[in-house]
Amino acid sequence: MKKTAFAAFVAFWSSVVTLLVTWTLVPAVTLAEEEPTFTLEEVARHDRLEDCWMAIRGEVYDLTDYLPHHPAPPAVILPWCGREATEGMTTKGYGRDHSPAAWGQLERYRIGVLESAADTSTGQ
Ligand code: HEM
Repeated sequence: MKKTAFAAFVAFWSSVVTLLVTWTLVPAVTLAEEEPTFTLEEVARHDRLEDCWMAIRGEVYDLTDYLPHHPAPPAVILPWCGREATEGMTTKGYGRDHSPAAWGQLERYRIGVLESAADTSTGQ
């Protein structure tokens, strides 16, 4: 009787652990597979202050909500909306990189990856 109870106990908790692991891992894998990918042509459609996307180091960002909070005037940013803007981010337009804090803020606005990022990683 004790043996049966112990086997039932082990079986029950094994099922619980299996279910928890499945619920935790499956959505993570699914999300990773479904990461949105954008082409530069798609990014280029968002080239206004009211709708501003940028591609920076192979990632795509929707910075529309951030721009009103940016310390420099909109005229500085606008030319980079809808474009590959790594140079803008690393030079601020006058040769000085943004602070690590500024780079950190970017993450909040990330919406996906640039389709051509896969090509650049192969060095082609
Ligand atoms: C890509 C085009 C961009 C250009 C040309 C640009 C340019 C500038 C300029 C001229 C300044 C003020 C002068 C200075 O602090 O040296 C500045 C400051 C700043 N920018 Fe930008 N910016 C751009 C994008 C961004 C983005 C996407 C973010 C964050 C999401 C950002 C965050 C900041 C912050 C936090 C500062 C204060 C100084 C610092 O932390 O480096 N900027 N930027």
